[in-house]
Amino acid sequence: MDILVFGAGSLGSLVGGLLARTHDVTLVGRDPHIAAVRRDGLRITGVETLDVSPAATTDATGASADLAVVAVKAYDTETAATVLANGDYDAVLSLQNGMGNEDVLAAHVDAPVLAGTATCGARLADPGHVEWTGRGTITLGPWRPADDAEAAERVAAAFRAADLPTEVAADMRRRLWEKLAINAAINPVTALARVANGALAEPGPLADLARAAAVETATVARADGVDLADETAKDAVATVARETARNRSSMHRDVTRGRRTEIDAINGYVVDRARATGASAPINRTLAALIRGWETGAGVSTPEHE
Ligand SMILES: NC(=O)c1ccc[n+]([C@@H]2O[C@H](COP(=O)([O-])OP(=O)(O)OC[C@H]3O[C@@H](n4cnc5c(N)ncnc54)[C@H](O)[C@@H]3O)[C@@H](O)[C@H]2O)c1
Ligand SMILES: CC(C)(CO)[C@@H](O)C(=O)[O-]
Repeated sequence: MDILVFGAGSLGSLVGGLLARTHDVTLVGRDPHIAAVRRDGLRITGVETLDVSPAATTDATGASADLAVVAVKAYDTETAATVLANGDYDAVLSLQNGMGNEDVLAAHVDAPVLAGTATCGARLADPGHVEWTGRGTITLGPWRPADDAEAAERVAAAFRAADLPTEVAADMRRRLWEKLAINAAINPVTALARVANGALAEPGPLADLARAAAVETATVARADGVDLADETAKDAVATVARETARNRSSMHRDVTRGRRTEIDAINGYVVDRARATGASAPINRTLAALIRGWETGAGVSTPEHE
C-alpha cells in the first residue's frame, strides 16, 4: 500500500516507520527531522530497535496515496485537511487524540474518513530518531455511516501485514468519547497539579476531581447521543491511571515544556458539545479555562524537539 503520514512527529514517525517495513511510506513533516530522515533514514529505538528509509517531505501539496494517516496535533488538523484536500487519497485515517478531528477532515477531503485510536507511546528524541516508549494497539473504523467499512478492513489488513496489532470497530464514535473521558480527566489534572498519571490512582482530591471530570464527560456524551455509562468512563480513567502510573500525560509534558496543548479538542470539545446539547459541564469548563489561561500567560510555542 502507498501510505502518506501527515504529521511526522512522535506518533507519525513511529507508525510511519513501522509501516515502512512492508509498505511504501512517505512521511510529511518539518525540518530538521525530515532533512535527517532524507539523509540518514529513520531510527526507531525502545520497544524494538530498527532502521527504515521511508520517503520524507515537507510539502504534501497535490500528493496521492492509497491512504493518508493524520498524526498532527489537533490544533493543526485544519491545515492538514486543507493540504490533503488538494491531493488524491482512497481513505484518510486520523490517529489523533481529542474529538473534532474527523469532522474537520470530513469537511475538507473527498474520501472515506476513518477514526482511529493508538495506545502506543512515541517520543521524537532527535531529528531522524523516534523512541518507541510503549507497544500498544490501533483500533480504527468508519467515522460516518456513509464511510466505507471496507476501507477500514483494507487499512487494518495493511497495518497487520506490517506487524501493527490493529482491530476494526464499528462504534468509533463511542470509543473516541470513552478516550475523550480519559483524556479530559487525566490530562488537565496532571498538567495543573504537575503529577504523574499514577497520582490519580491513589485515593485523594486529584482522583476525585479526575473521576468527576470523567463522569461529567460521560453525561455530555449521552446528551450528544453516545451511550457511554458513568461507570465505564470512571473505570477507564482508573485503569489508565494505574497502567500508566509512572508516565507523565502529554498535556503535563506540554505545559512543562511551554508548548501549546490539545485542550480545545479535549475539555474544550466537551464544553462545546454541552453548550450545543443543553447539558452542563462546569468541571470541564473550569479545567479548560485554567489550561487556556496558562497558555495565554505563558506565550506557548510548538517547537519540534525538546
Ligand atoms: N506521541 C504519542 O505517544 C501519542 C500516542 C497516541 C496519540 N497521540 C496523538 O497523536 C497526535 C500527534 O501527537 P505527537 O505526540 O506525535 O505530536 P508531535 O508534535 O510530536 O507531532 C506532530 C508533528 O506534526 C508536524 N506538523 C504539524 N503541522 C504540519 C504541517 N502543516 N506540515 C508538516 N508537518 C506538520 C509537526 O511538525 C510535528 O512534528 C496528537 O493528537 C496526540 O495526542 C500521540
Ligand atoms: C492515555 C494518556 C492520558 C496517558 O498518558 C495519553 O492519551 C496522554 O498522555 O495524552
